This record gives sequence, C-alpha cells and structure tokens, in this order.
Amino acid sequence: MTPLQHPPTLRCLMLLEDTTVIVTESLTKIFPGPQGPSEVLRGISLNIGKGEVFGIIGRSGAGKSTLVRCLNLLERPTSGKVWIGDQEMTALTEAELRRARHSIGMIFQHFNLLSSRTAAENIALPLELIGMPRPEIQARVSELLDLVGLRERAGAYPAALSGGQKQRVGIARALASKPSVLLCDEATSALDPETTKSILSLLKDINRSLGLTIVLITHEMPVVKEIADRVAVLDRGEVVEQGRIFDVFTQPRHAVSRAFVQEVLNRDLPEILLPRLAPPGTREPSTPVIWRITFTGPSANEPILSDLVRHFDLSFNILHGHIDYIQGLPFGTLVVEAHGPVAARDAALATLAQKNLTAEVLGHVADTAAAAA
Ligand SMILES: Nc1ncnc2c1ncn2[C@@H]1O[C@H](COP(=O)(O)OP(=O)(O)OP(=O)(O)O)[C@@H](O)[C@H]1O
Repeated sequence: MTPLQHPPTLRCLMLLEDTTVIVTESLTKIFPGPQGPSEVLRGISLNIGKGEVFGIIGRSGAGKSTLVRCLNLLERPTSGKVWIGDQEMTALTEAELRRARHSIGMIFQHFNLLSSRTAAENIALPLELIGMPRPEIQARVSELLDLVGLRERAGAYPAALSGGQKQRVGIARALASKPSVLLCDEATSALDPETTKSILSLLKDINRSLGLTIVLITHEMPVVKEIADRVAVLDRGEVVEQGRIFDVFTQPRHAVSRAFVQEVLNRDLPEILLPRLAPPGTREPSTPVIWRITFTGPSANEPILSDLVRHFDLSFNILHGHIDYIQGLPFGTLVVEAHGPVAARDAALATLAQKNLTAEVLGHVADTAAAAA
C-alpha cells in the first residue's frame, strides 16, 4: 500500500519510516491570465523514493518548472498537497517554509550565481545566511569544492568560469546545507553534450555517495536515460505516464512518451530503406515480409534469428538494427526481411511472441527489392 492510500495522519508517520521522500497529492496550479485562468498543473500525484533519481520530462509549456517550484513552495499550489520527508510543505507558514527549504537544494538552467562573488563565496552564501560560524563555513566550502572538482577555481568569478564549472558551483551551493533532496530545473539545458555528460555523472556520483534524492526536470530524453531510475512524462499539466526508465523506454504507452523515446532510440526504418517497403495491399501474401523485432533484457543475448532459420527453414536479410543499454540492460531492434512460406513465417512469429519478443510486421517487400534480394 502506498502512502497515498492512507489517511493523512497516518501518512506522515509512514513517510518517516517509509522509503518515500517526496509525495504530491492531486496538485493543481491555476494562473490568472488576460484570457482567463489557465490550469497549468492538473492533479499531479507522485511518490518519489529516498535516494532515487526521478526524471520529470515534458515539452516546453508542459508545466515542469511550475511543478518543481510547487515542490519547494516557491510557487504555492492552487490545491493539493506536497510532503517532503515528514513535513507537509503545503501546511507550513512562510517562516517554517524558509527553514524547511534548507533540506531542499535547487539548481537552475542559468546557474543563478552572484557575479560579484567568487566560486567559493557563492558556495558560502547559504551558510552565511543561516549564520554558520566562519571557520565552519570555510571547512564546508573546502569540502564542497573538492566534491565538485573545483578546488583550483575557488577564487574565480563566474565570468571567468565555463558553463560546466558554473553549474558545479551551483551544485556545491545547493549542497551546502546538506539537503536530503536536490531539485534540478533544466540543469544541463545550457550545456554542450560533453559537459552535460560530466554534470550528469557528477550528479549520479553525488546521488550514490550521499544517498541524495534527485528530481530532474528536463525536456531532453537523453538526460533522463543517462541517470534517472524512474520517469514521469508531463503533458499539458498532467502526468500521462510514469514508471521505471527501462519500462518506459522499451514499452512507452502514451504518444508523448513514444515521441520522446523515438528521439533517443530511432526505431524507424531509415529513409534509404523505405523503397523496400511495398505500399499496403499491393503484394501477394506469399511475398517476403519486413519485420521489426524488439529485443529487451535477456532476450537480447539469445541467438533468435539463427533459431528461426533452423526451426522454420526461413531465411532473413538484415536491413537495419541497433542495440542500446538502458540502466545496464540491453535493448535493441532489428529490421529484417523474412523469406519463406506464410505458414512458417506465422509459426515463427508465434514463437517470438511466446518468448515475449515484440515482432511487428511492417509490410511486404516491394517488387523491385524482392527481385534484387
Ligand atoms: N507566473 C505565471 N503566471 C502566468 N502563467 C504562468 C506563470 N508561470 C508559468 N506560466 C505558464 O504556465 C505554463 C507552464 O509553464 P512552465 O514554465 O511551468 O512550463 P515548462 O514545462 O517548464 O516549460 P519550459 O520548458 O518552456 O520552461 C506556460 O504556459 C506558462 O506561460
């Protein structure tokens, strides 16, 4: 039973001993506007586990930034509730919220560093604000500079730092007060792919070494694929799909999720091969067909095609294929022409289905391609 299925009084007690660290319940946000009120969040309910990297992905305008700002109450939800740890954020006064935010770090797309302060001074800022004694601040800043690999740049001003270095300062500053949760709002969107990788790898290291829960807001599926454990897909203020990264990547159920997955794992037939596919209804059923076989997990390591050749006397022409790794598990697709009698092909498809492999019939081989094969 999840915390959401319990009455509110029990829920807080459960959160203390449970592995859930962030809960949102039916969160809505309505902004007033010149054309009338606009409902930007429409009943968001999420459970985010302790130590998890949780991705929230959506197109521009889906409501991602509003959602993340509702988590730390920088934006007050119109209705619904937010718990972080054992605190119901939505029930706190402004003064209580300021204290509660010490356990929530946040990093931003444009880093939000103070240009008049050095890297070390930026990192020290939240500690100064809580009145930490100077020697303690110095020790903590030194520790954080080591953590993010910036010891050599401690005295540099933001203008002299690269984008990746600025984000490292942002991460160190966010971690200064030892939060249990780190919210990342498009933290790598302003960075090039190489720097993005290094920042994501730093975040993953921090997640593992400190057990920090990370919520990652992004419009980039490669970011989610790289480090998230689970993902929620946000579309027009609603969570349209959520689940383990491997499941969402290998079996996306919603059209928006499918489009995001397609960006990373291009499963379509390359354009150059499209002429090999006959228009529907133009070929005899007995002509060779084109299949797309999807391999997931252990099935990716099995000699599937050679088994089909041996058992059903079929022959295959491999047109296209790739294999990827999601959280260390293989996932691949292979597009093949299958040549052989219809009955044998059908039996082979049934065998693939029994092995829980997805085989889609894309169509028949076009006339010219069949002749050439
Ligand atoms: N303070 C506000 N007042 C009125 N409307 C707002 C406000 N903040 C956000 N919105 C609107 O809410 C919608 C969602 O915005 P939000 O920034 O949360 O989306 P997003 O998914 O983060 O998009 P992006 O990736 O482009 O930043 C947008 O239509 C935006 O114009």
